[in-house]
Amino acid sequence: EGWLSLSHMSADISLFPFKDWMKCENRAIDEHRRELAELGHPQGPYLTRKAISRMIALTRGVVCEPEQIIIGAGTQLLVQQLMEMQNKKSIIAIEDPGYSRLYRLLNDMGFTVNPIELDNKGINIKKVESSNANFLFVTPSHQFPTGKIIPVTRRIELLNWAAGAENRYIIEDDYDSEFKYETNSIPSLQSLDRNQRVIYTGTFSKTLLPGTRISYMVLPPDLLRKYRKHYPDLMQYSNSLALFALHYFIESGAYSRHIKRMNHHYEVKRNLLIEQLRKKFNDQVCIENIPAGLHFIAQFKSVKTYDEIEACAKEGRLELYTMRRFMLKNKYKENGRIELVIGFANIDEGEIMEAVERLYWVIVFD
Ligand SMILES: Cc1ncc(COP(=O)(O)O)c(CN[C@H](CF)CCC(=O)O)c1O
Repeated sequence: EGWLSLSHMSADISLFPFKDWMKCENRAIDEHRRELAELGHPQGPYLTRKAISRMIALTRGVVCEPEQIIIGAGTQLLVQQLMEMQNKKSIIAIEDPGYSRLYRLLNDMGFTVNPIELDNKGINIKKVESSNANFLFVTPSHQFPTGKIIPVTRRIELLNWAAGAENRYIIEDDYDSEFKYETNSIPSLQSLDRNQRVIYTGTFSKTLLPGTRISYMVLPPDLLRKYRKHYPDLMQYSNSLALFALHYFIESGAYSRHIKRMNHHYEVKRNLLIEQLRKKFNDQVCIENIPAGLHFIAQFKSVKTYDEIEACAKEGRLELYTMRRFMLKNKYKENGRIELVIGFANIDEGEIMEAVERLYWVIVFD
């Protein structure tokens, strides 16, 4: 039969309110004809930046003016613009396991990038200090990929680190923070920052359509001045019709209704998948139940190597990613256990049983 997917890399668009979105696009065409004929503001339309700044103030406690928001066609592009204007001798600390695409991007830009291991509270602050880094990339609300939620105590330590010397910044990647089951989100790191050292980034890749490519970055005032000086003729690469439509989509309340609906939809699939995995694997599986995001980590007892698991998954037509994808420097030994990143956005409720059956075959049989 066909492939099944436990990939963490997609969003479930089966419930996306396309009619509402089309209405917003039509409104954008009616009310912003002149702007659509021009290149527009390099940071993105003011109205859209205002809608985003009001939304993240409400949902994440982020304190900013629309002027501080830079809209971009993807988090990578925004990070590239931010780091392009930094001293090449800057030293970067990044979570390990962590966002390997970002690790590669920063390395390719020529920076010294130090992968920093995690402890039970998230990134190890002692190792950050000893790494002599001046840029720290973290995913505090739902560490990518382990899912750890960095407690307030550790957040304070990170902010104290940033305030501890000149030209230190924390890039807070608040990816998939919209999806929290049972608990509410802890406010952002940026909301606790009193020294303008936190650069906040967010994305609509998981909450709209991944293909829309709309992400944003909130710069502290001094970096905003530097950004405007460094990029006098930068252009906005995101599609301005989509950006105007997004403004109406947020302002009309359609966006927050969609997030609520998706939280419930994802929670149902997540709970069913965890229940089926525990039933099928019993004490062969260990799932740290962090009620957030669009994937979770499951640890399986297995004599197989990551190579064998990945090969068996392909053979079993099961799209699946292992923790090896995110190990930057700390290459974990399998030692009889392997960790999988189990996504539930790309699997229908009715396919979950079959996916667990295939996974059992991948992990247990050789
Ligand atoms: C940690 C993290 N911060 C941001 C994004 C959003 O990036 P963008 O859509 O460009 O705004 C992702 C998205 N990650 C991708 C899809 F899940 C790929 C994962 C993989 O490479 O394993 C991410 O993991």
